[in-house]
Amino acid sequence: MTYDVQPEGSHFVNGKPARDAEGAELPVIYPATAERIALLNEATPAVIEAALAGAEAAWRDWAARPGVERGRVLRRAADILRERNEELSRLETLDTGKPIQETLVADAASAADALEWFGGIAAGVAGEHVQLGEDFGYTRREPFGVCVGIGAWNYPIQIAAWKSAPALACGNAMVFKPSETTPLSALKLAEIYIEAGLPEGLFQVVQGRGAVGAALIEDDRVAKVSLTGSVPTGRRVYEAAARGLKAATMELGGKSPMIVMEDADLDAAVGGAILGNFYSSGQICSNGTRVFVQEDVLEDFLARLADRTAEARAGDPLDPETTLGPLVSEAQLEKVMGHIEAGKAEGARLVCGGTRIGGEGYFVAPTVFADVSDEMSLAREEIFGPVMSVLSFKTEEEALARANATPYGLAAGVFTRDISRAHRMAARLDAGTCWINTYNLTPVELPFGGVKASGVGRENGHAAIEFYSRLKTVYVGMGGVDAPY
Ligand SMILES: NC(=O)C1=CN([C@@H]2O[C@H](COP(=O)(O)OP(=O)(O)OC[C@H]3O[C@@H](n4cnc5c(N)ncnc54)[C@H](O)[C@@H]3O)[C@@H](O)[C@H]2O)C=CC1
Repeated sequence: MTYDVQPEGSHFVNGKPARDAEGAELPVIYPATAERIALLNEATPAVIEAALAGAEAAWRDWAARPGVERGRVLRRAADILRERNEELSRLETLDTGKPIQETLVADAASAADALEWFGGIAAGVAGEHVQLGEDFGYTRREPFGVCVGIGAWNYPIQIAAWKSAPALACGNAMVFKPSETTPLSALKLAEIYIEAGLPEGLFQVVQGRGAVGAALIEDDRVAKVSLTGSVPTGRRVYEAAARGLKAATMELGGKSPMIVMEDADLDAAVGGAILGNFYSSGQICSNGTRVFVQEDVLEDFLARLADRTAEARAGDPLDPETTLGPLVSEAQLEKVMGHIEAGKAEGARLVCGGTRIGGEGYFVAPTVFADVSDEMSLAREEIFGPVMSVLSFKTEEEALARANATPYGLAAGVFTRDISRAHRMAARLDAGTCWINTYNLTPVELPFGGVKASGVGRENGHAAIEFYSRLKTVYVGMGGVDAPY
């Protein structure tokens, strides 16, 4: 079968596709069938140089334009993303394996939201005025200049947009390196920006594995780096940024807790657990993979969960009825199956799933383990697959202590009908985001990011502006200068 997704060039530099056949090969595999659907090349030093030089040359003029003008370009690009949502969703499905039912609502559509929202606030990016007697001071929010964005494979176009939209709104240029596993949709976003009127050089896409990302960060022209990826990569990238004293935003992994109190609406809690573990085949950083259920409702919760999970429909991700796609790659499949085998060997109770399904594709059945203890690898390691661990607890205090006993702190959830308890618990959970009676909703209006090992900085919301701009203080003297001699 031909999928017709081979791009004209592997990269997108200075307003057009760029080819570079010298770079190492980057095959693109459709995870549902294991077929190769495109072949790209990694960026060579010449491509990296062209991308950085083009970005450096472009940002000052862009930054000098009124915010309202920058915002207009972003909002036009948002409209084009929406007009082309079907085509972009199909591409994202082929690149990631995620069901089209998901990509139609959560990928290019979320990217469009980010462009629209940051387009809307671009004109409002401003400093403050401070009166100092006769004198006064003011602050200016200025762009960094050249920013680097590095993406993960789970939400390729969404990540590219969540990083580039605030960067561009603030007057920066961005050089973006998608994950080597999912390189295609960022190229489309680059095309769309140009179509919307973005001057060339302001959103550059270069492909490659980790070494290409590392080369970008090391360059003196780069003032800021934003990564979405795993914690080990985050440490490396943050270290490299620190060596150059560059600003950094790190969106990393998690092992987030979801706490179900006995007074919760159990069907809503089961729905939250399904969304927070099996959507995107579990490949979401904020997933609530440690589901703590209060003892008295545990078996009821598990029974309802098993019934609902049996309704998952694995299959052709391009079929609108499919609700469960494959994992992104063979390597991820092997990693997830290794975690499942470890869970079985450690004595957790397998409630459902636990096996591969389908033919050549990288499908894993939605898997629920019960009787998981805090020490098991299932409860400690980020699996990034459709594997839910259910743990039981007796008291609110115990649940909070165990939920927080992790090096991570990306997200957390509480299901309860007691309004005071909900807010009390949300206040005590060590997490960047807490959901009450829902899970994994990440609208662009709200800041998103982690604490502890899950990250540094925030994406989305007004908060993101602080992470894509720097403050300049201007002091204005209104009288003479009083010097000692
Ligand atoms: N928190 C999140 O949003 C995500 C977390 N992950 C976690 O990461 C694991 C591995 O997935 P990957 O996509 O391979 O994540 P990764 O962390 O290995 O890679 C993320 C990005 O960083 C780049 N990179 C790797 N080393 C680099 C370096 N030294 N300097 C600059 N850039 C570098 C990669 O090329 C990729 O674009 C998953 O199993 C999962 O646990 C994966 C995707 C998303």
